Amino acid sequence: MNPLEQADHWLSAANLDALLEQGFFIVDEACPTALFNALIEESKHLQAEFQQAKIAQGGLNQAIRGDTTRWLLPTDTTGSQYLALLEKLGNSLNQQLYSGIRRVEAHYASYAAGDYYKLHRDTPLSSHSAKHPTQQARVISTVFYLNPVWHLAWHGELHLQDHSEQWHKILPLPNRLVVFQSNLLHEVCPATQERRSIAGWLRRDESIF
Ligand SMILES: O=C(O)CCC(=O)C(=O)O
Ligand SMILES: [Fe+2]
Repeated sequence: MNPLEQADHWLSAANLDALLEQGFFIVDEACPTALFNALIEESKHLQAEFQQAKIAQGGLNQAIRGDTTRWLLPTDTTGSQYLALLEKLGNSLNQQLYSGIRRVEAHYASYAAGDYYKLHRDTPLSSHSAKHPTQQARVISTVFYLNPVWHLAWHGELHLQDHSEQWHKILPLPNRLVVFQSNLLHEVCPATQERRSIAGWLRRDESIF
């Protein structure tokens, strides 16, 4: 399969329905193995560039989230391929739903054992969107797990509330992608092992750069 066709496979009719009805869907074996392994390698290789993550309001707050992150750049050999997949997903969503997605952003994230990210939504009003409160910048959130193995007993679940207020515990299994509406409540539970991922967002606004 051409790697970019991967994003079409992500947005099957059943997954699109789940996104609209429940607010999320999960794709296992989301990327070709070679790309999955290369993303793990790149994430580890860039470890020295990871920084303490900021909370959406802008500040550092380790009582809310403990992970470290590094934005994927178009110049990253492997990260750029993942960004292209997210763009393709955004284009497919625009074709199917007129969702108005204009750009994507994603960061490599690493949670050390014991780190967590407390209950939150990915759509706080930024100083820009506060002036345009109907325009939420982040529309769709994605998380792709970069753990080569993961055991139930290690925890580190993504705890996600769907549109019917049902809670789901989603393990960060190897090569698993979770796609959800950015306004859903969710949290990252602490794990007993290091937990690596790429968190990405499909956005409605234009780049400010
Ligand atoms: O890693 C996860 O499962 C979710 C991460 C998250 O909620 C975020 O980065 O906003
Ligand atoms: Fe989040």
